Amino acid sequence: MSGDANAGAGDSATADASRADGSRSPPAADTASDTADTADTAAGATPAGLTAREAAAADADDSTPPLRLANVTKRYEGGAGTVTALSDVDFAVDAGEVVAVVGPSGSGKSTMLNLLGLLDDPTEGRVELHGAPVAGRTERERTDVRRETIGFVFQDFHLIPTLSAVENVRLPTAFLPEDATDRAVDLLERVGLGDRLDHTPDELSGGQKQRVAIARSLINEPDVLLADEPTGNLDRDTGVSVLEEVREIAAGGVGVVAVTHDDLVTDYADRTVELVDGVLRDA
Ligand SMILES: Nc1ncnc2c1ncn2[C@@H]1O[C@H](COP(=O)(O)OP(=O)(O)OP(=O)(O)O)[C@@H](O)[C@H]1O
Repeated sequence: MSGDANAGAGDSATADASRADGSRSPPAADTASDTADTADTAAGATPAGLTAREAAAADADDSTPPLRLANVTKRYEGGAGTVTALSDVDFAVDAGEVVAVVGPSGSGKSTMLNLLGLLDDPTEGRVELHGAPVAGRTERERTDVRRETIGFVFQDFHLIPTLSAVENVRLPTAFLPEDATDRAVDLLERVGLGDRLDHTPDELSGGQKQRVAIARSLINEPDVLLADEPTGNLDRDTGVSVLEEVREIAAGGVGVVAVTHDDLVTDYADRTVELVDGVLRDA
């Protein structure tokens, strides 16, 4: 998975980093929304429809999950034929819960994260944000709502090597008029890195890098954190401390979805779901 949805300026930087380092790489993001945009406009929605959706979301019952895949099927059409990567997946993450997603290679985990991250569209079914469908939003609206709603954490951290910890954390706010330096410092202090503010990634340990990445993922106060193998590059003790941080974030009301092969993550999760050949089931 890639495409740092936390970021404005960071979007392209981290997406490029993802592709360059060979980690999960999604299909082209946001390209499939055009058809849906047209359909939505035909149904009477305009760009102002976003406000209507957001109003609907605000009115939604508190129990409405922040992010849901509603009976989602995802098929890829390629030269080698059609691959059904996800088959009728119904999944929601609630505010404050940590969900681990496990499954063998090729079972659809990246595809699921890409859909949850609004980086791709389902072939059938709906992605819902606070109960409102994502389909129909323009690319710009989708980028905005992604930045405001979803934080991303990656196995390879996806930090910009030339930037300090503070600069990396505030990067997703680079396009905003206000200076987020104070918030970035607060977040770094919260994850125990108050004494590493000016360190660049190569001056940090793996666990510290992941903490910087977690701080960055929180800079826009997301409702949901999507983590792709968050402990994949960490030793066990460091993984434990990062997961304790993740649990604290969830305790603050953030829903967390972590794709993982690591039993440690499943130990820290409230529940674990398993993908097998694109079919989701409780593990
Ligand atoms: N862009 C694409 N075009 C065609 N097929 C694809 C595409 N992306 C993924 N697939 C196929 O969809 C299926 C699910 O892939 P996905 O990357 O979601 O699995 P995964 O569980 O994340 O695997 P891994 O753990 O190895 O990263 C696989 O069969 C894969 O080959």
